[in-house]
Amino acid sequence: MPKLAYLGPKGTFTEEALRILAPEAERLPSANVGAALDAARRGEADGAVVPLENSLEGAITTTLDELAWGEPLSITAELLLPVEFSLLVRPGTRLGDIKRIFTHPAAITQCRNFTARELPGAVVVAAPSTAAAAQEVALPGSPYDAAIAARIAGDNYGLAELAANVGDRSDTVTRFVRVSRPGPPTEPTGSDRTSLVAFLADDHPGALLEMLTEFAVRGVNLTRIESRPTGDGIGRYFFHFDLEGHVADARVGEAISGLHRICADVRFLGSYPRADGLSPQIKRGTADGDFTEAADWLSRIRTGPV
Ligand SMILES: O=C(O)C(=O)Cc1ccccc1
Repeated sequence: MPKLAYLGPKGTFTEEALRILAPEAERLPSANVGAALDAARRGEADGAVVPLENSLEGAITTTLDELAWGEPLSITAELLLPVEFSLLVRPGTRLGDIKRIFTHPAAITQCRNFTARELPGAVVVAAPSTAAAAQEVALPGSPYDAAIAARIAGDNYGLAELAANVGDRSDTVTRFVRVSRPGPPTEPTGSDRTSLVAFLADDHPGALLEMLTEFAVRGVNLTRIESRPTGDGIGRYFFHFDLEGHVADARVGEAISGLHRICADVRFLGSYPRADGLSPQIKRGTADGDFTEAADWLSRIRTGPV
């Protein structure tokens, strides 16, 4: 039975994602995303499940940075999970009593309309996770009056649900990934995604366009691009790419080796089945057979007629 670390404690959305991704796994709650990934890196767990992005506010930047800089880990699976936020309080608390709300930053941004409309005077403070916030609010004498978390977190920690569905949009989806220590990529399924991080060799006009060209000319469609600061000063960035296809596909392999030639460094984060089950559209001349045929043709003209 694999043991998987996750952003805990019990009752986070990440735990819900883990239960779906690996129902049989033993669950190891961690205090934050970095700790969950470190547990996987150190071998205390066989892998980890962490949130990566959501459809309303975009990336969970801690996860992006951890995957880019820490000891390498590979993404082996993804899950898209609709999340529903509840306003949770100690039994007896009324809306008018709420001065301080505690929740995860991703929930702060996704519940902004509700808090501004219903609790305009309240301060919203960032918690390590939604369930950590619920756990804290449940403590007698907690400085916080309410948590925004999953209803199940309220059940776990003995809080009452004062309002349900407090998210600004009801159709928000969060993308979670399962990671493990690097190994061979998962088998291609025909509906795969590849993730990688690229560091520029030097800053010059068109540097980003040159990277994108490697994908464009091979018919590789990107599904996400994110720039993150390198930390070396204003204007210094590296890039996260998610793309359609598997590293075993010729067009993906060629594109990322092209990137490797022009970048200071490329970190391959994995090829894994897409949660939405979509397959890439193969543009004319970019199927595996087209690459093989072109390579054969080239070797024939290099050898000359025999
Ligand atoms: O804090 C949690 O419960 C998480 O799993 C992170 C998160 C927070 C808000 C929306 C989706 C995931």
